[in-house]
Amino acid sequence: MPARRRIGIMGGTFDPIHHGHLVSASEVQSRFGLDEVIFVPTGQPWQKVGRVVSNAEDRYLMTVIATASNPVFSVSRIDIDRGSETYTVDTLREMRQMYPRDELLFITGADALEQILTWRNVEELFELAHFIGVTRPGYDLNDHHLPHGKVSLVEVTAMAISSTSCKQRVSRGEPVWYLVPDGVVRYIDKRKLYRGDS
Ligand SMILES: Nc1ncnc2c1ncn2[C@@H]1O[C@H](COP(=O)(O)OP(=O)(O)OP(=O)(O)O)[C@@H](O)[C@H]1O
Ligand SMILES: O=C(O)c1ccc[n+]([C@@H]2O[C@H](COP(=O)([O-])O)[C@@H](O)[C@H]2O)c1
Repeated sequence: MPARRRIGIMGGTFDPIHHGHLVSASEVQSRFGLDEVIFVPTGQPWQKVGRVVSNAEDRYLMTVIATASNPVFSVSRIDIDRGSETYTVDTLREMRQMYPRDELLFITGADALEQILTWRNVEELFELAHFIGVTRPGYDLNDHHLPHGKVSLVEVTAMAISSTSCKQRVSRGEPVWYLVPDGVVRYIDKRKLYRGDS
């Protein structure tokens, strides 16, 4: 029987994916000895309603480009292909079916962890996966509000980067080199993304 694997899941809107996401995933992968980290771009992120979110295929392709060179990173389309609002409980139920014997660890930044009690079916989330909260500049990382033993907190190298700031820079004609992977800079340019954003 194959050994039980440890799989990290990094969910995000990735509009665009940036080095804050990649460094967090890489450091958690190393710290927890993960066999694989699966990036899962959201379909329709319901908590970002009212904000312009780029086409799912562009976000998916940027995530593929950004992760392609790392042999333990992969990208899943499950949230995009579900074709409805994205809830992590659905993501984790599907992952549990795909990997029935493996350990699942869901990686979130401090800002997302702060909001987790507002997520759909929050109690079930902690039954489906262990959660890893990572530090993020500007946010306080703590688990006071969360069930004991279900969450681990990890300090990662501080990367004061957000997708919002990347989009704003592109819209102002400023560079995003070294904030996002080179291939993502090229993709944003090729597809003329974010140019009209205010
Ligand atoms: N710089 C960062 N450091 C650590 N974690 C991060 C960082 N940026 C994003 N994350 C985490 O990555 C996940 C996906 O984030 P998301 O795709 O929404 O990017 P974002 O930069 O937060 O976007 P936005 O600016 O639109 O809010 C979330 O769990 C978020 O907390
Ligand atoms: O399940 C929910 O209700 C829920 C609400 C907000 C965010 N999430 C998940 O949190 C991850 C980061 O979300 P975001 O919006 O910061 O990109 C992503 O995987 C989302 O699907 C999940």
